[in-house]
Amino acid sequence: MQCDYFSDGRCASCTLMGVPYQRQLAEKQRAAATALAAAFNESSWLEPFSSPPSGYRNKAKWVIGGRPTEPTIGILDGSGRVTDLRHCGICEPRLRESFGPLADFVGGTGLPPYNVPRRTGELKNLIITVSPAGELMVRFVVRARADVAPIAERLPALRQALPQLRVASVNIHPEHKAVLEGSDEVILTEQQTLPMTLNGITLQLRPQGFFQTNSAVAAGLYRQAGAWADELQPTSVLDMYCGVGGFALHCAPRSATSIRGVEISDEAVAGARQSAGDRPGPERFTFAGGDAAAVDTAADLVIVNPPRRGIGTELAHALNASPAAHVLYSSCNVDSLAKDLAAMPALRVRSARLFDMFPQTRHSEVLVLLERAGG
Ligand SMILES: C[S@@+](CC[C@H](N)C(=O)[O-])C[C@H]1O[C@@H](n2cnc3c(N)ncnc32)[C@H](O)[C@@H]1O
Repeated sequence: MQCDYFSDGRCASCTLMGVPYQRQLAEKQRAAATALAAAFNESSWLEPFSSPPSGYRNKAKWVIGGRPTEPTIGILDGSGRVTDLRHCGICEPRLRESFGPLADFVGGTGLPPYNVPRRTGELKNLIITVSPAGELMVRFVVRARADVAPIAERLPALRQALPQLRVASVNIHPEHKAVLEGSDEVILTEQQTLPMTLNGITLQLRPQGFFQTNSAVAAGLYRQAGAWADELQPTSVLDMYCGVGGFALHCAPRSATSIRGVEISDEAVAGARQSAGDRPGPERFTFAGGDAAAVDTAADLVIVNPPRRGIGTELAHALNASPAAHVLYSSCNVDSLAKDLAAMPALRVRSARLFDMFPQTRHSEVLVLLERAGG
């Protein structure tokens, strides 16, 4: 893949830009195998799951900058100015097509973009997600509640410019902080969720819920987990860090009479509950808000998919001592995965697979099937 933003030095986010895709994949596989060599050997690895090398991202998180009538949307440079990236080639084409109309819309609100070095202005970020069906969720991050009205008033114009718009919201984030968004969200549309259908299963994404960045690879990841669950035939499943329920809803063989999900974000829990309503035997599913570290881990099959920091020693020790016959660990950071596996000596790796969730970067997702030693 070739990228002018990268070649001109305007964006350095895709650190592997220019490296042939098959070499990227082989290097990532080698790096993951090296980082996890102490936990298991080469023979446990399945073929890596590849991605389209470009046009794969379903979500963009842009900073808004520039002048009120001529906004830029992109990333901050070293001096606090925004480099416009509206033609970014790793974004899905239907996501990319929304960037121009959205920049025009932002310009029409009359709200000044937030100036990071000076800490002045109102419009901070634009967070856009495209579903596999091509529908959009658009979130405007602003500094103050007074900024909601100028956006809400122009919703008909936004719908006209983007007929595929399904959910629009405004996130109020008064603090000057590195995190992109605040906790207060005002939904402007009647529809509050973006249906993300993968493998025929619809996951209901709400504005503040997490979703895997690459829909095609997420579908492959969930299919692999579901295939292992079908093989294992658990009677109970526990999905920790469940988000909107992607793993739980794919790992629900008929043998399972109880499928529990736990997640810290209430918005994601609400989405997961809604998604479960459409699955066979919806009464088998329960999703609860809470900290994964504080949950009873008793289940035949436990799934963990934590943020980059991993599950940590406390939960690793609990899983190591739990009655779970199998654990599925999906990780976006092989270093924290290696540390967590070392803290669970009673569980040994049966199979592992790399999923190339983030082409053109060194990042990837690794799914590991663990079984209780001697089980
Ligand atoms: C990598 S995402 C995985 C989400 C989901 N499994 C999926 O496939 O979309 C990690 C999730 O963990 C949640 N989370 C973070 N800390 C948590 C905690 N201490 N307990 C439970 N969930 C947590 C986040 O809100 C996020 O939804």
